Amino acid sequence: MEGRKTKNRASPLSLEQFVSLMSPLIDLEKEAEISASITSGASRNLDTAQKKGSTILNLKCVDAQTGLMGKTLLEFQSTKADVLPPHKFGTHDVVVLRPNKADLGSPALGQGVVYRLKDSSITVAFDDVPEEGLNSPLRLEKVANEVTYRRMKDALIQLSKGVQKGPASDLVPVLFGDRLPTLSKKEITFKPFNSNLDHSQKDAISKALSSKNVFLLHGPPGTGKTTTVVEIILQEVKRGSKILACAASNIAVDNIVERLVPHSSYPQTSFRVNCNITTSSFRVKLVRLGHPARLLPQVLESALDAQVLRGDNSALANDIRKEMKTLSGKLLKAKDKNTRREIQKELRALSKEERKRQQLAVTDVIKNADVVLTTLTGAFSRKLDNTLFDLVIIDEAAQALEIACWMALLKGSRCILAGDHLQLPPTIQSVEAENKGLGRTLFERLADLYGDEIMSMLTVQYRMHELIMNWSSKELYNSKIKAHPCVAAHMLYDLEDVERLSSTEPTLLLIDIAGCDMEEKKDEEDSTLNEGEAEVAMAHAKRLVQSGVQASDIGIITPYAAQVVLLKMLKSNDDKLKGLEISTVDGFQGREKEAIIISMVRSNSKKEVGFLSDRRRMNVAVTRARRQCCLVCDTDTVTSNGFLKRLVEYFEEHGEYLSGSEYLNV
Ligand SMILES: Nc1ncnc2c1ncn2[C@@H]1O[C@H](COP(=O)(O)OP(=O)(O)OP(=O)(O)O)[C@@H](O)[C@H]1O
Repeated sequence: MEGRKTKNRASPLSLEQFVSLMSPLIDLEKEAEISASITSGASRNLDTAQKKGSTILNLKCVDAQTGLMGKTLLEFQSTKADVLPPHKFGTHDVVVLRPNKADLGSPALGQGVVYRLKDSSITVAFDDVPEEGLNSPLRLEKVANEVTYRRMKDALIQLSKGVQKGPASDLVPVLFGDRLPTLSKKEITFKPFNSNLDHSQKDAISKALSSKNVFLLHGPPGTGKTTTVVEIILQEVKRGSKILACAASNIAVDNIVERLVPHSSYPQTSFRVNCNITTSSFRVKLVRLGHPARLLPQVLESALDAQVLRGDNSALANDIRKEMKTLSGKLLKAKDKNTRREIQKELRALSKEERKRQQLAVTDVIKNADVVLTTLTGAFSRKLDNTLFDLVIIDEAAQALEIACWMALLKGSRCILAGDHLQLPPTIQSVEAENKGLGRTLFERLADLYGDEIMSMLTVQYRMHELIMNWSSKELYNSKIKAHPCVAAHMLYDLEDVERLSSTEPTLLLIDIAGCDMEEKKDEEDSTLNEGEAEVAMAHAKRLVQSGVQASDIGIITPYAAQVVLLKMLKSNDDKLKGLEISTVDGFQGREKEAIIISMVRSNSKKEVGFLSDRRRMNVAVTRARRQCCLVCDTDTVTSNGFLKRLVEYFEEHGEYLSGSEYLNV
């Protein structure tokens, strides 16, 4: 089937169309990110910037630590209160440090990466310690990460110009529908490293191994997508492939690294032991690229910087640096012009040699690795400029921009994308870029273009009670998902120390606030919230905790940011709820809890449901729950939408029903 044009398919997007569509959309998205940061016109005033959450004023440096591969960790607390003011900083964000009152755009004391965030402090990893100014009041500003946009633009240029000769020259025509994908003719059998794989996982792995250019691993919630990706990597290494394994987020990359470490050739400090994995004499050489502040502590041993430090070239570079230090001392003392010139010449030569050794140290590690793991942006770093891969694997591909995927895909001749296009796509800041298609993922585009020809779906899930799963399976996955017996009937009261009470008994619970006088409202930033509903959701969380459920096993999720703020305020009044997590649905994708409470917020006479009607958002919300899912909503409002009506009816039929005001009065 190779070499033919695609026929009878939805007309594919051509490479030229893709390039001309994406280029302005990347600019729009970059502008949107910059305008959310402090340097934009809208937030030129420092107080406004703090209100917007893009800067934290009045900080003092309370701790400095070295380590973390040469980085310096500085911890900051507020000079005004025990907790930091509300902000929008997240771990891994790029930030700059300035004196508290310094003008906007004045020279920074340093630039770093957020390493740790607590309510009371923020820790930032700097390459160099700021030399002075740390004893005065300080401020941190969040800056737009322009590297990613620059690299996406460069990838687009490479894609449009040079792919005919590059490693991806065979892949590009297939991914743009000019040539059909091919599979190996004979079925590939393999001996699994993980003895517990189910039939759908084995089937998908076999198909992935026989794909010659592209394969989609479709992993609905809790079906072991990453488990399957890890097995594919091991099988491919065994066959001699050199692999680039990526994901959009650092945490998703580390998830893979963590599971590969038991098979790796490094000193194994700490990792999650999985007793189903056969650790034979087979060893994988892996390297994780990325800023150490962005990596999980348990994967640091496999980080590039750690391996470079262990290498011979690094030791040589170290010796050279010592020699340079001695020479610099001599230079300071030397009076004679000729001697000084000689020393300077020698220093220049040594500095060149030192840089060469450093680069060689990096190249050696990458050249010897079977698997290089990094984020999609990291895949386009100069360190990988001359490295080609037999296979590029992208996990969470349905949450990555297509152009971001290309930063990795341009390095290889074959690819496997793992994800679920029926969960939420990547978050786009620019509404215009979103409407024009920036968020359409490669995974979704290929699923539409080739469908089952190149795709395999995992069909056994290991998270949810089957009542929680059945709704999602029927609505989104053609009723193909089955619950594994180890979870199919698990109950909240099966957990240690949890009593069997009316609060812990139901698997599905619908608390209806219709007719309870709990109308939605808007906050200053036009996000929607519902005070009555928040109280009901919190009351259920409290009741679960009283029944013995750990607060950290419960999550309250809601589509609206303002409702998150309100719920967090209610939670802060109660010490027993300390571990309870509250998040937007989007922020909870990829996570799970024993009990999930969904606050749907919308309650209005016009019966408007806004973005609740996005099937993917409710799919993510419901499928975060392992043993109990509680839906709090105004059924009068939400049932105006057909999809949500079926959700409510499903809960009514298979779960317990309670009215909101009744619930508050129990
Ligand atoms: N074949 C299996 N047998 C037993 N448990 C399994 C199997 N496959 C996966 N699991 C378990 O299911 C859980 C989810 O697996 P994994 O993290 O690989 O799933 P995922 O699909 O990547 O998750 P998500 O839904 O968050 O994307 C893990 O606890 C894993 O150990």
